[in-house]
Amino acid sequence: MKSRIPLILLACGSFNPITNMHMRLFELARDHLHQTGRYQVIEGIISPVNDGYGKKGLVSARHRVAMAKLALGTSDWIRVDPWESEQETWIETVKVLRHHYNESLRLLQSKKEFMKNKRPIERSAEDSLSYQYSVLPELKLLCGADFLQTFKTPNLWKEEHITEVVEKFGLVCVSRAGSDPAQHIKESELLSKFQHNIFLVKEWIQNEISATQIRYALCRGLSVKYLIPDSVIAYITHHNIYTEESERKNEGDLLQPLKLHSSRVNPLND
Ligand SMILES: O=P(O)(O)OP(=O)(O)OP(=O)(O)OC[C@H]1O[C@@H](n2cnc3c(O)ncnc32)[C@H](O)[C@@H]1O
Ligand SMILES: NC(=O)c1ccc[n+]([C@@H]2O[C@H](COP(=O)(O)O)[C@@H](O)[C@H]2O)c1
Ligand SMILES: [Mg+2]
Repeated sequence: MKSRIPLILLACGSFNPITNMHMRLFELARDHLHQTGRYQVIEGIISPVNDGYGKKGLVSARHRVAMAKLALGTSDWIRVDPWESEQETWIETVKVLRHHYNESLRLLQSKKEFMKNKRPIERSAEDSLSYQYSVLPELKLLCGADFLQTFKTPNLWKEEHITEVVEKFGLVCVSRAGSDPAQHIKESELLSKFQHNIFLVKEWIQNEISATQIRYALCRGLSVKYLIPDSVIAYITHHNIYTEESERKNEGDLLQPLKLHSSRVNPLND
């Protein structure tokens, strides 16, 4: 275990609402990465997208973050991080990765400072116990196969951002009905070039849980029990979050992909 590379998994998306499958993505990815024998997954982060993303039916990030927090109450390694949702506007995914990478750098630095101030005997005991916390972890973007497919949507992603994602960080992509990530990689020169940094994870117990279908069921008063956690169902009922009205939010925003890149003043550098 000592020489394994510590790794943080970051998933970006709407999480509108968080589903059991979102959390399963992390469990599947962690098993897969551990099976490579090279990595030790130390943390999972869910980053709900900013309200400015403007997707149809996207309810307020305040609710999406609260639901994710409730759902993750049963996990001892995955957490929700509101940073992305708290920015002034929608920001590109690579900037979210950069932020979390810098955060892990900062954390490592402060741990090193802390260790420096300890007595040598304490230091050596803690060092051997927590090797994985004393080197800089890698950060990889965790997604479903449909997410990978969006790379080829015109005007949605900048090529240099895709390059940075697969070259500097890396991708862990879980299979999803209707998408063929291996084929998609084969067809893309860029993705093929960095194939060594793209991990394809197969979900053998196939299911088609989708947040959109969950919202539709909720709007029709149908049960979603066992698809999302009970705590999240209780929150949705209490706040009456998913209604026909919430589904109409951002309706008609057909140019959303183009809008993301054309009309925004982005506070962060490219
Ligand atoms: O219908 P929408 O609102 O798009 O919701 P969704 O279920 O696709 O959920 P998100 O867009 O919030 O997804 C966040 C990430 O989780 C992945 N994901 C969600 N459900 C999945 C499933 O059933 N199998 C594999 N990946 C999934 C998806 O590809 C994204 O990378
Ligand atoms: N250029 C980009 O960085 C870019 C473009 C489109 C979507 N995304 C991200 O992908 C995720 C997509 O989420 P949905 O599947 O819920 O639409 C969101 O986190 C969004 O911010 C990033
Ligand atoms: Mg989706």
